[in-house]
Amino acid sequence: MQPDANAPLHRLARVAAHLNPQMEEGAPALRPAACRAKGGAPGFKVAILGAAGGIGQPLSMLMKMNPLVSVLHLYDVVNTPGVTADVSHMDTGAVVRGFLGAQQLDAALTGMDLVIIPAGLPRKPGMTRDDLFNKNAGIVRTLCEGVARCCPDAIVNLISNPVNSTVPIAAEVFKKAGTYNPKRLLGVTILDVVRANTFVAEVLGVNPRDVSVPVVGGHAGVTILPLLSQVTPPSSFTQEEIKYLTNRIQNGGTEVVEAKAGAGSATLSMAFAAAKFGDACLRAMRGDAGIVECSYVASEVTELPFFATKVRLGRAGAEEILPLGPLNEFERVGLEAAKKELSESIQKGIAFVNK
Ligand SMILES: NC(=O)C1=CN([C@@H]2O[C@H](COP(=O)(O)OP(=O)(O)OC[C@H]3O[C@@H](n4cnc5c(N)ncnc54)[C@H](O)[C@@H]3O)[C@@H](O)[C@H]2O)C=CC1
Ligand SMILES: O=C([O-])CC(=O)C(=O)O
Repeated sequence: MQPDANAPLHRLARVAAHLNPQMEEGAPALRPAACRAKGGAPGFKVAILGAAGGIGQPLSMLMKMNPLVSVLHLYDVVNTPGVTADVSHMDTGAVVRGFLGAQQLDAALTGMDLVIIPAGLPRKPGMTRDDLFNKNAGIVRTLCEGVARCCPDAIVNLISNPVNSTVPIAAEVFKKAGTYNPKRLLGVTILDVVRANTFVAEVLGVNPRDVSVPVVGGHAGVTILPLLSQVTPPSSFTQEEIKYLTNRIQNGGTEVVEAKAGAGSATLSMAFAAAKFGDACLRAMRGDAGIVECSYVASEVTELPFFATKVRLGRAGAEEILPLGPLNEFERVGLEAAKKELSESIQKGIAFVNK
């Protein structure tokens, strides 16, 4: 006789199996995916690597709220059981599963459509993003090797700093594994856009939701180049305003690092920005048209192999890299300074994987 699928004890066993994947062994019929009303909803499978961190925790919450997410895998080397239990109680559709430590990385990544990576050390006052290279380069390499092994077709949103170097690192890892598709590797620079929209709106006295500022180049100091001549709605600024806004946007990260005084860097605004970017990727993957965001990607817009500009997102990732558009003299000077620093950061990333 078949077991009664509606028997209360059987249902509880299935819920327990969902909470504790160890139970799956020897009890294949009780897999989490078989849970009633769990995992069956249409949507995308998303993994967050570094999910227990300052960015990872609020980002996990925001992705659990996203109706396009059906399965959410939370991976970290510490504390994922607690974060997973906590986030999993939110009454939204996504099934949440936690994965702890290197031996569970492959399980965390298998079958994922989108992998968001905020793993790695944050800055303390007095540090540059490049000072994080020695620790974070290895972390990003290991995680991207996992992506190449377990979900080579996933779109990757890379947050870990220094982004100007970690994206080239990821590209080299994927090239070595034979899985590299430049459209699927997106460096997350949207926080610069989020800040630029906020600071420009303050100066203009309008709602930041109504402002859009393209920010190009990269994600560190002078490589962050806001194009104030291309703000929408079209707006004019005095020379003094341009200098103030450019400086504030370029140093937005440092402003937070100093205000946090040793307790880390931007986490909440970054989680907000990453959730916005992740949602844009998911909508594009669903087939929505006309989705354009700034991102640091493989690019032919300049002579550098990577550069952040507006990109049109589609089912395959960054389907079109949009041109810089007309720059004024101030922006042309800024572009040269950005390219000089970016070139060194890119070379450093490539050399790290090939040494
Ligand atoms: N792209 C951007 O705009 C921004 C990037 N960041 C960068 O994001 C990164 C994370 O920042 P926070 O969350 O504030 O740091 P955090 O230290 O609070 O969290 C980092 C998390 O990564 C985890 N982790 C370390 N090694 C790992 C590994 N091998 N595998 C998986 N997880 C690992 C840690 O256990 C920790 O939970 C930093 O590198 C930071 O500079 C921060 C803000 C903005
Ligand atoms: O400034 C940092 O170190 C973190 C970061 O990238 C940002 O907030 O833009």
